Amino acid sequence: MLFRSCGKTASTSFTGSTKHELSLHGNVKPLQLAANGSSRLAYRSLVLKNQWNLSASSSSANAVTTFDDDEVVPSSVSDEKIGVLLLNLGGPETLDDVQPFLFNLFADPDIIRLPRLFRFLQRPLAKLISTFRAPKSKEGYASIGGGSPLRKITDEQANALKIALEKKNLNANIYVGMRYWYPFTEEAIDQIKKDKITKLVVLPLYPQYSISTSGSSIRVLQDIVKEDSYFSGLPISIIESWYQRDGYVKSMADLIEKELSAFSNPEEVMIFFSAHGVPLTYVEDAGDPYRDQMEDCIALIMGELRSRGILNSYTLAYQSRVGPVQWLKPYTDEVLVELGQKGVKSLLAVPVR
Ligand SMILES: C=CC1=C(C)c2cc3[nH]c(cc4nc(cc5[nH]c(cc1n2)c(C)c5CCC(=O)O)C(CCC(=O)O)=C4C)c(C)c3C=C
Ligand SMILES: [Fe+2]
Repeated sequence: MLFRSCGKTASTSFTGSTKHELSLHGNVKPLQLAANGSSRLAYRSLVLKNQWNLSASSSSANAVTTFDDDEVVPSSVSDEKIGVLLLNLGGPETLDDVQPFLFNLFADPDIIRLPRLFRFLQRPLAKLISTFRAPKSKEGYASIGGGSPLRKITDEQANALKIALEKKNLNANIYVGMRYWYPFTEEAIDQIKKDKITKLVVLPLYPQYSISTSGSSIRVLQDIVKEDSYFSGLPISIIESWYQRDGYVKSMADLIEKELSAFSNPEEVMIFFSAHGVPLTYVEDAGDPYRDQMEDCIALIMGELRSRGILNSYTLAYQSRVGPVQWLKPYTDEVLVELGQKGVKSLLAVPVR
């Protein structure tokens, strides 16, 4: 089986192709917290209703902040100090970091979702699972050079975003906040406060929303905002998901088109979308929109490819399952075997998360 991988993230093109997303003008409403702090979905809709004078001020899970071109006010002529907080997962930088990184991950109640009554077990369980998982995890990180590249990539994205905004005459401080490793979200939050930022845009670097990724990072912010008078008075705008943005869809299609052309028989190649999974209960019991957004995302990318006359067959499968519970199906390892059995000879692997 011929195998190529389409490995670039599309975030850089996303920032470059988005028009005036950070125009800061009009009626600014500070973010307020949902009365029912325990409901993550209630919080999400409330956040969207409180964004600044948004053209997309609905409570749709897909809403993003957009402004009309003529609303752009160069930040240099206002007193505003704009901050953009990029949220990401974080990853161990060395093999010694792996177990403590895994501990942080499994201690997150949005990752290991215990019933409230059993929450006191969260940290002992995290210790146990992280110790048990660490050797397998270390093997993986050793095979990619001994650590995660995520911090470097995220810093590069932050620099690219800074430059793209400057080209639009928007001067913003960019912050990186990781959920499970350095630089932690809490460090970024401290810096934002020190810098006396007056408006904050929060951009999780996950194209699709999941309770376990963007949801978890936003919950950390929610907890801080609740307790801190500076943050509770700060206008905050959250971009929940951006897989549906034209810039993202087109840049993914560009990458796929380019990689397909490197095969000797491009039209015979199966496009294999590979996504990180979540346990099935997230979607079926907790209402995680992740699977729907992922399917929507693939449909948009394939629609763009079809409009360019690229008619290849494609499939979506989920990887990275951990533990004994059922995760989103189909599983990547099983689908690969099936495709081989069906006689598929060439595959273009496209990571979509
Ligand atoms: C056990 C639960 C996990 C859930 C739920 C989960 C969701 C989820 N994760 C990502 C993206 C990434 N995960 C990464 C590593 C990673 N994830 C888990 C577990 C869950 N993820 C573990 C145990 C690990 C560590 C590696 C391993 O042992 O397999 C990473 C890599 C980070 C890095 O080091 O660079 C990413 C990225 C998404 C998108 C997601 C839900 C949609
Ligand atoms: Fe993960």
